[in-house]
Amino acid sequence: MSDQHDPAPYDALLLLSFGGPEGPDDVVPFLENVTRGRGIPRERLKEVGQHYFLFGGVSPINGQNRALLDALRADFAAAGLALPVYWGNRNWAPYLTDTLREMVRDGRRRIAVLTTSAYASYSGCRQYRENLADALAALEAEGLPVPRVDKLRHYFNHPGFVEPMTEGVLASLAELDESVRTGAHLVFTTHSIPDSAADTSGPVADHGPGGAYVRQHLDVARTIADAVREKTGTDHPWKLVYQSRSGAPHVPWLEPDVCDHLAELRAAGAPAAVMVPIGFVSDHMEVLYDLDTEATAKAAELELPVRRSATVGADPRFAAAVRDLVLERAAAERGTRPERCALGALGPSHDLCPVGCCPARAERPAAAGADSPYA
Ligand SMILES: CC1=C(CCC(=O)O)c2cc3nc(cc4[nH]c(cc5[nH]c(cc1n2)c(C)c5CCC(=O)O)c(CCC(=O)O)c4C)C(CCC(=O)O)=C3C
Ligand SMILES: [Fe+2]
Repeated sequence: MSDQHDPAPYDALLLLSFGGPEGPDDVVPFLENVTRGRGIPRERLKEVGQHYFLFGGVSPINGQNRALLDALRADFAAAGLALPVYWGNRNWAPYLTDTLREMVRDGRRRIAVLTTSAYASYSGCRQYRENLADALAALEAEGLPVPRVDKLRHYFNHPGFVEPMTEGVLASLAELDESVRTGAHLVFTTHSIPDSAADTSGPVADHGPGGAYVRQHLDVARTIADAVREKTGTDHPWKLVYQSRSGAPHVPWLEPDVCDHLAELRAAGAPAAVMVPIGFVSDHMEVLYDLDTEATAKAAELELPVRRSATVGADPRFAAAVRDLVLERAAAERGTRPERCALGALGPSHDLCPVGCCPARAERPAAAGADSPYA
């Protein structure tokens, strides 16, 4: 971890997340917010609405972000880091614009931003930068000062993100019956995205089949599989698969789907599997429904023993990693060369998204990158 302790020039940290409904009446307006202009088929929306109604219309994501805020504040206080932490969302209250307005009224002018998405992609990176640009434009239109916002680098390979997941895999393996444990496959999962979005994810130099999105996930999967082998002495076969596909059927998205992969494993005689949701930061609806409900039911039907390993959520090691990322970036902004923690083969990700990184289908202003219209 970085030995820097000075948060200057930052005067606040903003946790920027997706948002989710907090009751049955919120579900439809939430889905309208998420899908505005994104061409999701109506049938898919009805189906996803049902996932939320199955859980009383409440997404777990807001509670998980509140827990992460508590963990961050506790970690900062224990480390003597006096940096206030705020929270704003893309799709539900507290909305990003409202939070940024409050921050500006509190006098915050130089803000570090942590998104609850660890990897490069349009949905996980540039779209949040577009949300920041929209919010800054709204403040400007209200005659308020426009703060500077810096998005912290992708943390997919930070030890504070990877190591708790490795521990989770070991715990899930230990829960499997001894007779099937050593032969268990590791099924790393992440959100499927359109092939076209994957191929153009990350800096232009990383574009190509699967882009930075697939490469980053493969690097994390390999890192965890290697660490598990080191701990257990067993070489568990592994594969990166996808879940939560939503677009029109004729548009290609990343495959295979996790449920199809479980069926293939069964057919090939695999004795058991651990599903490892490396693409997600907490146990939100994609994890609770798509893995714990749907894929787990599929595995039961196949008579394939499965476990689902933990996401980092509010793990204190993740909170400490966020502190490390803030202090690292603060040092870099002050012109020094900080130590940058990263596991795996890819090295630490860039601070500033370059021009052409994770392009949108229709170009829109995006803050906190080399092509930002703001300082
Ligand atoms: C890469 C990625 C992440 C991971 C990175 C990150 O975390 O940001 C993520 C996270 C999440 N996605 C979420 C929910 C939804 N995503 C949808 C739709 C889509 N996601 C996409 C991608 C991603 N999504 C894409 C390419 C679409 C198609 C529409 C479009 O091109 O924009 C839809 C519409 C219905 C549907 O089609 O499923 C919903 C309801 C929630 C909240 C869960 C909760 O409430 O607990 C979370 C954390
Ligand atoms: Fe999504």
